This record gives sequence, C-alpha cells and structure tokens, in this order.
Amino acid sequence: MTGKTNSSPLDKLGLRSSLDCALHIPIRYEDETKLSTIAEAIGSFGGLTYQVQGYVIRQEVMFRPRRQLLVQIRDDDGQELFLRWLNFYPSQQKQMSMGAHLRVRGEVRDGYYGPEMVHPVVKAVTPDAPLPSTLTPVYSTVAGVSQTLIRKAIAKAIQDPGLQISLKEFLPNELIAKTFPGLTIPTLISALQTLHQPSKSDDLESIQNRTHPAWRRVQLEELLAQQISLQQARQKRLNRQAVSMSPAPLERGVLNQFIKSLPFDLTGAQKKVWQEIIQDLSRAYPMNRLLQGDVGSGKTVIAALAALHAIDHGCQAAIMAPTEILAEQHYRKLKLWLEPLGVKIAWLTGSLKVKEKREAQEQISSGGAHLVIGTHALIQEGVEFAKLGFAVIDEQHRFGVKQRLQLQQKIDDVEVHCHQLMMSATPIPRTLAMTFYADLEVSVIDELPPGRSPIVTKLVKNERRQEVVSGLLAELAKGRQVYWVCPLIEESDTLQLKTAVETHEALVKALPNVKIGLVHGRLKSQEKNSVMQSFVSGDIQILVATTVIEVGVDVPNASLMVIEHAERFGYAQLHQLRGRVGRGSAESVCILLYGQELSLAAKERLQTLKETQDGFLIAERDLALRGPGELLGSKQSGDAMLRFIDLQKEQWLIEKTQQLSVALLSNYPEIAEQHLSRWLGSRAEYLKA
Ligand SMILES: Nc1ncnc2c1ncn2[C@@H]1O[C@H](COP(=O)(O)OP(=O)(O)OP(=O)(O)O)[C@@H](O)[C@H]1O
Repeated sequence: MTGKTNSSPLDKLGLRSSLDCALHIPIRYEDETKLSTIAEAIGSFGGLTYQVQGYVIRQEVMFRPRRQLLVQIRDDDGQELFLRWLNFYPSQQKQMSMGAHLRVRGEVRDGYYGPEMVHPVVKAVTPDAPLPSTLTPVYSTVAGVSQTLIRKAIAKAIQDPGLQISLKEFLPNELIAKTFPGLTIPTLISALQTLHQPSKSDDLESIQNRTHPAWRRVQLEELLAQQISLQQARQKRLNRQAVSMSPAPLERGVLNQFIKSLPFDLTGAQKKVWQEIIQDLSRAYPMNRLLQGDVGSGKTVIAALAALHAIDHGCQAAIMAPTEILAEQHYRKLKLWLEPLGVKIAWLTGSLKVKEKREAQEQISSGGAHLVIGTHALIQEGVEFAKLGFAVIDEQHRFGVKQRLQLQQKIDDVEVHCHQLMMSATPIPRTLAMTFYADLEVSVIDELPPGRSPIVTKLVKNERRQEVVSGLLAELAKGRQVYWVCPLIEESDTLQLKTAVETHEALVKALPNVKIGLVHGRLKSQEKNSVMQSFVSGDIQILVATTVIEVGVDVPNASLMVIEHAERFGYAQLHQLRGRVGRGSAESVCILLYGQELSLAAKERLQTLKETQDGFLIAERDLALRGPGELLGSKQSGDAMLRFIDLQKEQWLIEKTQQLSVALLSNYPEIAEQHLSRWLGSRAEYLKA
C-alpha cells in the first residue's frame, strides 16, 4: 500500500493514502488554459466563463446601496472591466491594490457601473506568467478543505513515485487484448493522470460523461476487484465441508406427508426451485443460495420443505427474519404445518424474558428443538446449536451491517458449515445479481399460485379520502379485511406513530360499528402479536398500521389496502406493501392516496405502480433511480465497493470483467490476488458485510 499523505484536513474526506487521493476523481473541470481580451469577454455576454488579465486602475469601497468592494482593471488593449465583491477581506484589498496585475476568471454581465464580473476568481500574477497546459480539476470537498489544498495534495499524490510503482500494470497485455478486442485500455496510472489533469486535447465531454477510456480503466479496476473477491468467496465455500446429513430419525416419507397435508399443490416454479435446493443439500460443500420470488409467490413453503428435509436427516434448522412480526408469522405458519409431523420448534427473539430465553437456548443446544425461528437473537452470544444443518435468512438485505458481519463471523468460525438459503421478495435486477450476488446460486419462483386476480391499483387525491372511507364499508360487507397504511415520515418514528394513532382515532369515529386495530413499532411485542393475531383470525376488520407490516405479513382475506401519502414511499416499499393484498382469490384493490403537490419523480413512481405489478420491472426502475444501495440494504457495505460504475449503463463491462476475472483466477492467481489487495487497501472490511 502506498504511503500516508500526512495531511490531516484530507482525513475529513477519507483521503488517507496516495491511492485514496488518486481515486478522488474530480467532479468537473475549469478551463484556465485560455486567456481572452477584455473586449472578447465583454463582447460575448453569453453566460460563459472567461479568463482575462489587466492592471488595477481603481479600488474603492462603496457604501451604497450596500457595502461592497469595487475594483477596475485595464488590459494591454486599454479595455476596462469592473470587478465587484459584496463580502470581502482586507487581504483581498491588499492583493488588488492599485497597479497590481491580476488574472481573473468569471462571467461578464452588465452592471451598474458598466460591464463587470461579480466575485471572480483572482490570481495576482506577472503579465507573462505561463498558462496551465491542463484543465483545472474541481473536487468534491467539505468545509475546511479548500480546492487549493486538495488540488495540491492530489497533484502531489499522483506524482508520488511510491504510487507510480504500486500502480504499475499487473494485467497481462494479451489478456486485456483478448477480452477487449479493438478497445483502448490505458494503464491505471495514466488513466488517473488523465482524469485529474486532462490536457486541452482530451475529449472533455467523454470524461464528463464517463465514457472516456480513462474512466473505462478505473471502472474495470473496481469491478475486477469485486469479481475476484466474489469468485474467491465462492471458491472458499466450495472447499468447505458441509454438515453431513445423516438418515432420518423422524418417520420416513415425512416430506411427502407434508406436501400432501398442504391445502394446495406446489406450483411448477416451486417444484423446480425445490429440486434445485434438494440437490444442493446433498452436496459435500455448503449451499449458499438466494431464493427470489415476487411478493406472495410462495417462498415460505419452500423454506419449510428444506428445513424439514434437514431435520429429517438428523440436523437442526433455523429461520431468521429481520423483524419480529415477520418471524412471528413464520413461527405460526410452520408450527401449524410441521408440529403435526413431530417437529419441535423453538422461538427466540430479543424481547423474550430472561427465563424464556434461557429455556430456548437450552432446547437449541441440547438438540431438543429441531427448528428454531426468530430474529437476529439467533446469532447472538449464548446461542449454540447442537447440529445446525440448514439456515434460512429471510430478507437478508434488511439486516444491519453489524448483524450481517456477526452472521458471517458465526459462519466462518465453525469447521463444518451449514447450508444457507437467503430469501428475498425484492427481485434483483440482472446487473446487481452479476455484481453483488455473483457468489450465490440463484433460484427464482417466477410464477404466482393459481387463482390470484391482479390487484387493481388506484391513485386517489387525498381530498377524496372521505369517499375512500365510505368505500371501505362495501368491502367489509363482503366479509373482507382492510389495511390502512400510515404515511412514512422520514427520520421520525414518533411522528409516524402520531399520525397512525390519529388515523386510528379518526377511523374509529367515522366507522363506529367496525372493529379497527392499530399496530406500530412502539408496541410491546406481545401487544403487537396479539393485534396481528386478531387480524389474522378476522376479529379485527381494519388494521391501521405503520410500515411494520411491510414485509411478509400474510392474511389472504385482506383485499383492500389504503396507503396514505403514497408519494412519500419508494418503489420497493410500495410494491412490498401492496403485496400484502391479492394473496387470496378475491379481487383486491390498492388505493394510493396522494397529497397536493406531486414531484415529477413521485408522479412517475405512482403511475408505474398503477400500471404494473411486475416486481422485476419495478426493481429496475428503483435501481435506475436510487442506485444499488436501497436494494442491497446498506450503504456501507457492497455499495461502497462500486463507486465509479453505473450498473445500468455498463452491463457490457460487467460481463467482460467477469470473463477477465475467471481467466485471471485460473491462469494468473497471484496477479488476481495482487489486484485485489491493491484495490481494497484499507477498505477490505467492505467485503465482509
Ligand atoms: N402453490 C400454492 N398454491 C396456492 N397457494 C399457495 C401456494 N404456495 C403458497 N401459497 C399461499 O400463498 C400465500 C403466499 O405465500 P408466502 O407467504 O409463502 O409468500 P412469500 O413468497 O413469502 O411472499 P412475501 O414475500 O410477500 O411474504 C400464502 O397464503 C401461502 O399459503
């Protein structure tokens, strides 16, 4: 790794080494390579920036209409220009004293005194001071770190001989030529030099829009590091030993018994996915599979089948969900399905009393519990499984970075490894699957159970909410149930809670004969469970809820959902929320109530939701709009590894880089290693989350 820059203000920007500096790529450039005459600058008046020079012939502090500094310069042609500052320091007055020679950059406009530049950039230089030969970079920065400081530090860093050595070309020429036939791929150091200091002849447009070969190299570099690390992780897994599945202690044929006991037949997609999983479970190395399926596609039954298979083969199974409501749902469902088959299920969440927790832990460590369901309490200290063979991580991207690291640690710490199944109801666009999820096997349930009618989505202005309230009665009269989702209030649980309570009160008042429940995150888990249970059993007809019901809640009799201030929710959230209805055979409706002023983006979002129920399409839109962070669930993790690439635009580069990393790992493994450690440097922890 390259040396420290010793420049503490830069720490504020996270620039600790020469490589960090070199990778802090400008956000734009200024052209100081040209000098114009004052006459040319005055002649244009077109909002363009000009650089001119001349001697100060007047300097005055004016007091009307307010205090300001007025300076006048004259160039060699005798043309004059005013410079004006509304705020100024004594040091500026000194710099621009009478007779000083100034080089100034700014826009010329028609001012009170004549043509003027307001707040131009000024340098005191001799008339023949050379002009820079390269464009001037402008960097993103923070308070206390000036452009001058950062420019100097970065210019020094990219000339640093240590950096030049450490960035020498690793990649074999013939491999690059074979992967990118006919394309120019500059070396990394020259690419960085171009990006920091493009020359006049470089194509500025392609640098700005990131299609220049220099950008291609930087993007290739980061993608390659990511692909190598993912493939290494995969290789490491294939070399690991999986828990062996011994023959059954439960009654044989228990799987068939379970399938027969279900009130439905598995869909073709469920059967296909089940086959993929069962093959994985018989392998000597641990499974790491992502099960994707749109909302309501029937993932839970697959998790139950796989858990039962593991249990049937002498192992324990675990299901971990990111929220207590979701975990509780799984618990109830699996209890219903599996307990009649002799499966003993333990329940473990953070909110259990100490004694209950201890009991659960005891059942888990003694092997008394075959299946454990809970929240991240499952991976906390004190939980020792007797023989964990299979674990489901539901909605993995909703767990925090810390919990994901903890889980990884648990997985790494053991000698024999359990099979893992991640489940996600958020479809993952192809580009994301190829990058962040490339170390996983992926199964997709691409078919909904039969008999589902599409959800009709309606956009309704908030002013017409009274009509919506009246409409609820018609739905309730049919024996159906309703969700009423309260608006999302960014950063404020308390406000969200307040609106939920108020909405609940208003509905109770408006509909006195209807049983209306309220659920939100602040309720104690017992209260939460009891409200949810009353809704599941039909005792509650309308459930007023905050976003706690976003994932996983499954009440097929609910056929109407009202989402207030729908414009405040993102694509994925709306899709997930809406997925709580349309889970039975009844026709379902989702009403998106919206406030007065809709931004263009919000309008487009609601319109898309109205027009499609296709989770993949919605996820693609989400990715285009917000980048991968939202879909991956954590800004700090994988997202940070891909800073330079726009996954939407660069799919071709992802494919090429994947080929390149496979070739490197099989033919030049030591180069692959060098590349990875050079790129990651001190950021290696990103890989683990
Ligand atoms: N093959 C099937 N035929 C009919 N109904 C099914 C089938 N598979 C599952 N179901 C039912 O469909 C509903 C949705 O299933 P499940 O809760 O497993 O969906 P999911 O994929 O987990 O959805 P979400 O991510 O939205 O929670 C449940 O009521 C479940 O019992």
